[in-house]
Amino acid sequence: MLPMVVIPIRQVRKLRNRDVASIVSNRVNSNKEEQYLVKWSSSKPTSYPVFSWHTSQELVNCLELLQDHLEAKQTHSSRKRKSPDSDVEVERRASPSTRLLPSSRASSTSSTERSSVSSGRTINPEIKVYNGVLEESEGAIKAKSVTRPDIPRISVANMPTPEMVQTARSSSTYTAENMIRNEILQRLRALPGAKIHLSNVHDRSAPSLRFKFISESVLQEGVFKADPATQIGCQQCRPHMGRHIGCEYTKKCDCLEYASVDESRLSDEQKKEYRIIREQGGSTIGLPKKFPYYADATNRTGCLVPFYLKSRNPIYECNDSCACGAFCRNKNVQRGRHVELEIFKTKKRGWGLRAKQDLREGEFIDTYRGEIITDEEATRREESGGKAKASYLYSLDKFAESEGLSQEELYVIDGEYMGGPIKFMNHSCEPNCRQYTVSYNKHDCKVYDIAIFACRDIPAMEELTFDYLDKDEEEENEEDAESSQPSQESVPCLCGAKKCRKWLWT
Ligand SMILES: C[S@@+](CC[C@H](N)C(=O)[O-])C[C@H]1O[C@@H](n2cnc3c(N)ncnc32)[C@H](O)[C@@H]1O
Repeated sequence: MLPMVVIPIRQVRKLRNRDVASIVSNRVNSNKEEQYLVKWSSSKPTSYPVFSWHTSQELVNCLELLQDHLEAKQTHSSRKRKSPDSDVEVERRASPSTRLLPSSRASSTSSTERSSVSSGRTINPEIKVYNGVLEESEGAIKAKSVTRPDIPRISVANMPTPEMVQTARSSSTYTAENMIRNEILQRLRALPGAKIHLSNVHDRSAPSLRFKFISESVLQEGVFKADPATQIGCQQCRPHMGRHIGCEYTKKCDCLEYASVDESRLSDEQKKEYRIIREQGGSTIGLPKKFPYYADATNRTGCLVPFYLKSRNPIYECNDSCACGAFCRNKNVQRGRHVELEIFKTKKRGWGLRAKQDLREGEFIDTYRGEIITDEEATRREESGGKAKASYLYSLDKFAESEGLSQEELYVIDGEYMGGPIKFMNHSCEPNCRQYTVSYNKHDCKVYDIAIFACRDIPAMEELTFDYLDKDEEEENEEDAESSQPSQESVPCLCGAKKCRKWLWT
């Protein structure tokens, strides 16, 4: 028997994310390795932050900070480069790294650094810039600020030096970009439902790692769903009600109580009854309803029927407490996404979304997910984020008027930091998709889903868009001409539609 040979493997030392304040520069060393200049978090406010160079592999736990650095570098160089598009630049969320610009705190400058800056020489990329002691423990690198005379002290105020900025500009960041992209791909693979692809033919950037992909919206502080006991579901329906089409037997279905009445199927007697209900209130159970989805075996099975496609009426789906069974055709959006999507970089509007397959008119694509927050919290976030923030906030106000809910009582979905692929859908003034209210509990008028459906047949790879404002004709007409004048904060609309309204918001 051969003796067992143990080959020692030197583990790549990794920096712990919590120890790193920011990444301030990059270079390629003589071994052709990408290196990044790390500013360490100081444990005491009075101590100097330690700066040291590290390979991209050592920064595998700090990919968000790496991405901040690459974005800041990109923003900086695109600001310098005048392009014909620059007057219509899409606004960018300030990356946290912009807050980590060199501090004005004075400190003594290391002699090596000082001489290289003042002489105007290009900095030697091999120079070991660190002003503290690096230690290794449990596979992680740690840094300590020390004031020993043999440790070079570098100026905090001058980091990164102009030479470093210059070197960084011409140095490859390929490995770091690949690591970031792979991390995003891994996160996309972990999502339930059909595959989500990523494509970027314009540059090497990836969507923000600070964005968390979620498969269910997250209820934040002060947000409550209606008591689950109110989600009774339909009790009179059965999985097989003669025609084997479940709750399409719409007269009996309790879930469809508040769904649109199908006036074309009302007898004269029912028309009278319905008129009274509309004037005085009352239950419409027993009256036929508009079933939302094609339920027959056509090639449109599961797609929204024209009545809903042309209206903004809410859709009421059956739920887990219903007696209609698991295969009821009135359970569609809740079953989740089945469409293969691709997040792709557009030329001028950041990331966008498209389907890898042809979509049929009325086909469900996905829901708009995010953090569900109170109106007060949404106002606070909007005020700190400006008008651009508005693109991620979706007010759950569908039932505000009918239920007499005040603005303060409403909830809002914030899709900026958490959500699904719909977060990447851009606006168009002539969209190919539309957003719909989908409720699984007719008694909950504050928490429901916003589902995106194709509003016409869409060929594979055409960008998917919806109208962020989705005003009906009446609201369009009511709009005060004054209020639609663009302000300094207005975002120009780049949808390119013939009937473009020119601004996302005014
Ligand atoms: C919900 S996000 C859509 C995804 C976004 N493109 C991204 O890269 O994350 C909304 C933001 O996208 C950009 N956007 C969407 N539609 C646009 C349009 N028609 N014209 C210009 N910018 C648009 C704006 O920056 C807007 O604030």
